[in-house]
Amino acid sequence: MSAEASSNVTLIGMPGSGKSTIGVVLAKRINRQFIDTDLVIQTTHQRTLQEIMDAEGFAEFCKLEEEAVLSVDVAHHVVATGGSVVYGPEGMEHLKQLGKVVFLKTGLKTLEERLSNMATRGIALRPGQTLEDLFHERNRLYTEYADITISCDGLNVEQICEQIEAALA
Ligand SMILES: Nc1ncnc2c1ncn2[C@@H]1O[C@H](COP(=O)(O)OP(=O)(O)OP(=O)(O)O)[C@@H](O)[C@H]1O
Ligand SMILES: O=C(O)C1=C[C@@H](O)[C@@H](O)[C@H](O)C1
Ligand SMILES: [Mg+2]
Repeated sequence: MSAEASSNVTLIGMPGSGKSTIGVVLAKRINRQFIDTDLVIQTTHQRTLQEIMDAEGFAEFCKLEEEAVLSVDVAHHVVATGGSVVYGPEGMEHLKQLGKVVFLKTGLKTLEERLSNMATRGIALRPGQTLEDLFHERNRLYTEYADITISCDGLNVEQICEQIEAALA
């Protein structure tokens, strides 16, 4: 990995774990640009994530997400991803080539409190899958891909940024 490429920091984690919120604050704190792959998907397809999910379904959404991730070619960025990004192995390999991958590990209770809008948030749930099922399935994948894991429960945005910065130093 070149020094240039390794300057990126990619945030992964469950929906509602704070990737977008923390990403933009972290970028400002460590003087990087910020990119959110959810917004790359939306602007590329000129539809909201929920519209894509409703019209195309889970498998196609994951394919479009992986394509969007593979199109990201940046240096000196903080990259916030969608929670489902870990279903795309090639996309994840690409992100790992681009820099450090940080898992924002958040407990189920915290996520349940934050995700009041499950039905409209465009979460990639298979039919019949609950948030708890998703939590267990995804946590294995996030852990597998993470270079750094931050336990976020009970911490505010600034404290999480401090922990990420310390782990990157
Ligand atoms: N450390 C925190 N403490 C309290 N609230 C937080 C924290 N981090 C994020 N939040 C809140 O949780 C909600 C979800 O955050 P955010 O949208 O950044 O999650 P996300 O990981 O980007 O989710 P998605 O995968 O759906 O894009 C927001 O309302 C945000 O303000
Ligand atoms: O965790 C998920 O399943 C998702 C989270 C969002 O950020 C989007 O990437 C998309 O709506 C799927
Ligand atoms: Mg987000």
